[in-house]
Amino acid sequence: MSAVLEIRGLDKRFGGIVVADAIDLTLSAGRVVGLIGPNGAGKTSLFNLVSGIFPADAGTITLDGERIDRLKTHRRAARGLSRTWQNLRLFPSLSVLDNLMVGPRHYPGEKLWRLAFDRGGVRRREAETRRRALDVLERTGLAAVAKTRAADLTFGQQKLVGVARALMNESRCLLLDEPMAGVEGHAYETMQRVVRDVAASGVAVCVVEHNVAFIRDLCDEGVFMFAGKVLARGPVADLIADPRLTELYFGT
Ligand SMILES: Nc1ncnc2c1ncn2[C@@H]1O[C@H](COP(=O)(O)OP(=O)(O)OP(=O)(O)O)[C@@H](O)[C@H]1O
Repeated sequence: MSAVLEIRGLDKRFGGIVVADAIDLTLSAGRVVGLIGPNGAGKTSLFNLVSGIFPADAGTITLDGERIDRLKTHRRAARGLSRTWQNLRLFPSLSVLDNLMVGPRHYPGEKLWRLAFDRGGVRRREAETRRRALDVLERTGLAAVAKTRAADLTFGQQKLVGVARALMNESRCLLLDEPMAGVEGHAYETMQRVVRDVAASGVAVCVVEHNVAFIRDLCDEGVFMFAGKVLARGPVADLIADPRLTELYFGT
């Protein structure tokens, strides 16, 4: 089981609020780690630190053995780090397929000189991106709605599109921020299957989620955060059964 993402001694504070306090965390290939903890514990902030939305005050982050903590967000993505967002950030009036085709890390972009002098190359890369998008839609059970506007999907399907878009990156590490928030019905099973399949392909996955049953059913391991600290790590069932952690979870 090889380490993909390694976080060491990560600190971050906003004025008096400590969002990360000496955090050490390793995510390994093929494993799904569930990050749980009460509101304000620092879970999303940890994803923001790892993906480079804001810089840490101290500590290191390595991806496949290389430091990424000083890189800009898009460079971290280019190294193989993907994430989803609590608020979906889809393009509502674009089709599902087009939502996937916008912005994967290998997408060539249409620089003016390319459009003028390398039209064959541009068309080829676009066709590759399209093939990949169709493959990802197949894997995520969204192929039937490829041409539907994102705005016309159920909320659960929109959440899946968010995950599908993150998969366009051929990531080494995938961070999922509350994939089940607001989702009901059979999207539960689909989301479980999709995340498991991603991990089985060798990706290191970390999921922040308040739906503890979802985390228990899905994850190989749980990590409990409180006030910017990792307080406990182990089987999710053990964390849920720990009265000290339950008190912290519900008592705040
Ligand atoms: N950019 C920021 N500036 C100031 N304070 C921030 C910033 N980002 C997060 N915080 C604060 O850091 C704390 C941790 O927030 P964070 O969103 O990481 O918690 P969380 O565990 O993800 O909570 P939830 O489960 O509610 O999403 C909160 O008190 C939040 O207000």
